Amino acid sequence: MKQRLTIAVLGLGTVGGGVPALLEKHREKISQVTGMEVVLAKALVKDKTEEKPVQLAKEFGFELTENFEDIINDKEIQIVAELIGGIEPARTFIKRSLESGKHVITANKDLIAQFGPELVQIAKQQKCDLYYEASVAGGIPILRTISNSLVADSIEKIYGIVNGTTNFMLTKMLLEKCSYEEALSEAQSLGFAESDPTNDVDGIDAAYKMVILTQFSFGMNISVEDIDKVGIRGLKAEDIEVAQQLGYVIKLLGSAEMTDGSVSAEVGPVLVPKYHPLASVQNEMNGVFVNSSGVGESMYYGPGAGEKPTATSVMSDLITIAKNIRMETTGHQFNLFNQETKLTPAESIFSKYYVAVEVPDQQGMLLKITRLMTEAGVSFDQILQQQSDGKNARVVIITHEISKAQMEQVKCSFEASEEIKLKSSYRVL
Ligand SMILES: NC(=O)C1=CN([C@@H]2O[C@H](COP(=O)(O)OP(=O)(O)OC[C@H]3O[C@@H](n4cnc5c(N)ncnc54)[C@H](OP(=O)(O)O)[C@@H]3O)[C@@H](O)[C@H]2O)C=CC1
Ligand SMILES: N[C@@H](CC=O)C(=O)O
Ligand code: NA
Repeated sequence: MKQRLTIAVLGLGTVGGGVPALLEKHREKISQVTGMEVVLAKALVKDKTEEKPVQLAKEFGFELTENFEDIINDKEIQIVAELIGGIEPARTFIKRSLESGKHVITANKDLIAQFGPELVQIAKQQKCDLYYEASVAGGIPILRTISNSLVADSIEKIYGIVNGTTNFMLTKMLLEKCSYEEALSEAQSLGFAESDPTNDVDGIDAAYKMVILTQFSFGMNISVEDIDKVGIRGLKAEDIEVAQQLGYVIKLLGSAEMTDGSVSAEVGPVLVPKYHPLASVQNEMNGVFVNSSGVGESMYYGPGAGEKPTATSVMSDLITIAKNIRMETTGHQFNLFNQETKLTPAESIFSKYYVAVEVPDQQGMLLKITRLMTEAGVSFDQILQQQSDGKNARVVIITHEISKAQMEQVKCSFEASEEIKLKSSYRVL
């Protein structure tokens, strides 16, 4: 008879609700691979009379509880999968699970990005496993790839589409001409968005993921405050259109880059050339692009959100822990790469930029724009006077590669100018 491995799930929402069916469907394969019979014994829910939990519990034969103590006090439960989301009570539940010697799986990027080191420390002390593959890029096994396959490589830059909701929205808005509200509401009903979608649309969810990717790629612990983040709320239809005319697609990208031993990370709308593989990543799909000295360029593509893909990632953590339990090798951190954290100054972060300004439709305005940009040492790659309503003209510029500090100087001088109004500025890939 095979050893029994008993688990519990906290939360039966989009992700948690997908776990019981996967466990059932792949029972035989999981048993062969892990040498164990994995059994879901209990699920913590807010209301155990609700239709979804009742139906799942009946179909897959597990117990429902509204009391976390029922899980923590159950000595048979060896693994707890936290799929509630947010900081509290998820943080307390994970801490208490680890402190009582239970291994933990979570999909919670908010928590790992902000309290990861604290939780990892407790897991280490307790010789417990703590895995969180689903926290970054949903169904793409990106964390496992970096922490296993790319160890003997040196990542220089990691960037891409790491939020499914906003990519879904941008796709719907561009291709189906949906409104922002319609696109968001559809992403919510499909289970892609966070329970409060502010984090999705304001780039905060992507920033959490970049904190985690920075830990895995560069061994550095940056905080979410170190990341400049801009979401898609302020994105204007005219920017999307003019970007198209210039040969670009606007995508919400997260990026982290190593420059001379220090790291910089950003989240924001970026003009991606139409020929770049990231430009064709549509809907809730994610794409993570890695530049590294060994492999060179590689891209990891797949669904970034949704029940089945994300629950499959949770299951991959479960299989890893089951194998570790059998081999008695639990207690090793998911990411063991660690080096001193240094942040790159704005003077050393380089990019091309898209800048859109509005000026009175008068002679000499282009000259004024040019003068202010030249003062900051900025030269143009492309310039386009896009439209005029008789009174005002819209001028769009793509700069040559400049530093973030130079871009800040240009923004300040435009702000100080009475005639030039800065409308948008985005990085160009
Ligand atoms: N959805 C996705 O595609 C992805 C999600 N994630 C992450 O996975 C986690 C779960 O997300 P998701 O499934 O979408 O979220 P949902 O909101 O769909 O699910 C969370 C569930 O937890 C329940 N819950 C809340 N508080 C408690 C509590 N105190 N005790 C028991 N249950 C509770 C909620 O109940 P109620 O609804 O009644 O509040 C809900 O059923 C989050 O960390 C999210 O960031 C990661 C990758 C992709
Ligand atoms: N809300 C998130 C879910 C996955 O992390 C997203 O849309 O990417
Ligand atoms: Na993942």
